[in-house]
Order: sequence, then structure tokens, then C-alpha cells
Amino acid sequence: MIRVDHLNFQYPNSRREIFKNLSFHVKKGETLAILGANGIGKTTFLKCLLGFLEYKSGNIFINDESVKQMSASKFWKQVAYVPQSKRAAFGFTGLEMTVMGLSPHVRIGKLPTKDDYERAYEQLTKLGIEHLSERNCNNMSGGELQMVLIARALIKKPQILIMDEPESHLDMRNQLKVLNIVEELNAQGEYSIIINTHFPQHAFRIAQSTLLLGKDGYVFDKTEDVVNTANLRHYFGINSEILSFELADKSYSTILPIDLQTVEEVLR
Ligand SMILES: Nc1ncnc2c1ncn2[C@@H]1O[C@H](COP(=O)(O)OP(=O)(O)OP(=O)(O)O)[C@@H](O)[C@H]1O
Repeated sequence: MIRVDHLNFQYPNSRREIFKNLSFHVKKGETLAILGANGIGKTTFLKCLLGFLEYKSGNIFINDESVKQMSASKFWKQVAYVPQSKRAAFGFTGLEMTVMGLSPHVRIGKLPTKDDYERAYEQLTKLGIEHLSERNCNNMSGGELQMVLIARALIKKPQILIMDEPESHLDMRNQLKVLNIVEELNAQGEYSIIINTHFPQHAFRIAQSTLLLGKDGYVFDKTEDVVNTANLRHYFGINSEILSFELADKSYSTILPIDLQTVEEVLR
């Protein structure tokens, strides 16, 4: 369980408060989607959560323990981060990259063991990407590298999994692969998952709750209560329609952006 309590953050060189009194939680076995317009503060929030930026006030708790009081080693044993694959450039093989996920569990200066490499290979196999184990990450496609980064995050069996736009830059097939993995992890009931995304329809598919960040506040609630046409108008300035249908006993919803709000609509 991760709980964010009245968090406030502002960059030192800026007058804008990126978030003010931000509070929400993600229970074990649940997925939260974070949505919001470009530049609203999604990455900034992840940086605060991961300890790369210091927030002004408020607190973040993992299983009711404040992260401020937690050692880095304890934090990183529980939390795994999957960065966007486009920003990565590494000279490691898929197997080496996956083994690196075990680093919080390995003493400094100690090399990974044969057992660690076997666990890494097993993790790649679980995700169906063992063929990437000997491939250099620099020679992988965005989708392949994203899957290896997910393997690296999962190998240490984290409680909290944080993913920064894992399906951006991927084709539709690879997007579905990533969404399926998140759905499977969610169904296992062992993780609290936080996923930054630019796709509201993905929030519908994988996230029980959604945090929608805006300039003048935020909404946090069940996804179906957050992702609606009124909020998309207010937070993205677009008119849209939500389309829902059933297929093979499963319900699906997606969002069709129709057009930008007109100046009159904005002023109304
Ligand atoms: N180091 C910094 N100093 C001052 N302002 C910053 C700094 N880094 C980011 N910002 C500003 O903070 C705001 C939030 O940026 P952030 O990258 O968190 O947005 P985002 O929601 O992740 O955007 P996107 O969807 O485009 O990735 C932006 O206005 C950005 O210009």
C-alpha cells in the first residue's frame, strides 16, 4: 500500500506550485493511472516519489511507514521503477540488464552469482523474451527494451511498481503486450502499481483508480468516475465521446477526442 498525504511541490526557480495538497493511495493489488496534460507535473510527481526531488511538505507512506524515515536500501527493495525505454541507451545484454534489478539485494562490490543469472533468465522466460538475453540493449527495438526494463523491475519482487509511460513509443501490438503484463500483475494481487500514461483508454483497461492532475487541482477516484467527458473538457480542453461495448462477455471503453474546445466554450 502506498499513501500520499497532502504533498506540496514547487521548483525553487519557479512561482508555480506543481501540486498542492495532493493526497491519494494505491492499495495492494490495485493499479493507479496518472493522467494530465503535457507539462502538468506527472514526471515531477514520480521524481518526488522516487526521492529525486524534495517536496516542500506532506508525506509519502509505504505500508504506513514514512519514506522520509526509510533507508534507501529498504525503499529500493520495495519499489521498482520502469523508465521510458526511449530515454535509455545501454551497452548491456538483456540478461545483464535484468540481473541489475537485483542490486538492492546484493552487497556493494559483490558480483551477481550463477543463481542470480538463472533467476534473470527465468524472469525473461516468464515474460516470453528469453531470446533477448544475449542481445545488446542498444540493438533492441523500443518495445523489446521496454520488456527488458519490466523484467529488471520484476526480478526483485517489488511491492510497488512505478511505470513512466511504458506504452508510449510502442506499436499497438507491443502496447497490448505491456497492458496485458500490467493486467496480469494486477490480477496476482501482490503489487501496488502506478502508471503514468497519456492514454485515458488505457486507464479504463488497467487501472481501478485514476489521478488526473490539473493546473488548479486534481481529481482522484475510481477510473470510471474520473475519466469522463466533463473532466476531459476541463483538464485537457477537448470535447470527446466515450464509447463502450461488450465483446465475448468483457466490457471495453475507449475515448474518442472530437475537437478542441472553442474560445467561447472555454469562457463559458
Ligand atoms: N528543473 C525544473 N525547474 C523548473 N521547472 C521545471 C523543471 N523541470 C520541469 N519543470 C516544469 O514543471 C512542469 C511539470 O513538468 P513535468 O515534466 O513534471 O510534466 P509532465 O506532466 O510529466 O509532462 P509531459 O506529459 O509533457 O511529460 C513543466 O512546466 C516543466 O516545464
